[in-house]
Amino acid sequence: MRQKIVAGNWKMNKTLVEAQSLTSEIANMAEDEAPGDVQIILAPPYPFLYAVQNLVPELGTIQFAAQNCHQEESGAYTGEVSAQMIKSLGAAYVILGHSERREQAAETNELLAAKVNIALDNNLKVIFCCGESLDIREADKQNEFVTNQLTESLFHLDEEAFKQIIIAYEPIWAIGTGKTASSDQAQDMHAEIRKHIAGKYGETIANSTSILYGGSCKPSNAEELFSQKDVDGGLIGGASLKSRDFMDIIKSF
Ligand SMILES: O=C(CO)COP(=O)(O)O
Repeated sequence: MRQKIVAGNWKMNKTLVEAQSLTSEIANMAEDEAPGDVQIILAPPYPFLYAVQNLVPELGTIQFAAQNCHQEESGAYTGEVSAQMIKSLGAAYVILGHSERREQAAETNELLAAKVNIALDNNLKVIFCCGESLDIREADKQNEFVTNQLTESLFHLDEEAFKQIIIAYEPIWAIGTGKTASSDQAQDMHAEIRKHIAGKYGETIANSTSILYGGSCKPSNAEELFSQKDVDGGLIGGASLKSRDFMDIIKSF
């Protein structure tokens, strides 16, 4: 019923040649091995987006995402990349609100609401990241923290616009640390997120929204995470940089 998705966020890794090799390997493996009902998304760094897409025989099973976009349409923003540019390269998705950008580039919920708007205006689907720090989890405030991130950045959208959103729950304490959320912790938060979406947009939209888990997801734990009722796939960092690991995660459904 819901789209299953496994997305690879390459972050700031790889050279052009390495990015091309990784893409070709994934495309070749996907042809033979990937389950037909899983949408694979690759999010290479901006400079490689165009080149690597040409290595995928037919965009479909594999689609591409940018890792960020600027909140303005165009203008004097040296070094920035617009949603329109990303769309013009052929990408279908953009990741917004990753915790690394929230922390390192001081992205607020309000700024992210503007980025979501410009992305949707340019017909990009949004993979919207949310997730709490260890402090917040230890204070048992994770549910209100995460649902507030969604309310402040997404809940101004009308129903049609919201249907273009994919949620990625990435607890900050699990990203790149080797500490995965337990499947129960992931399921509990995903159910909470779905309930929060249902409260705003109704059960039908909530039940058709894909909610991905991210944070030290790897071949050894993907199957258990993906078997949870409200976990519809993963947003993978480190393990998406190796074609075999990434494909094994895709095959974990
Ligand atoms: O941040 C992530 C994906 O966006 C997760 O990263 P890791 O899989 O390396 O923990």
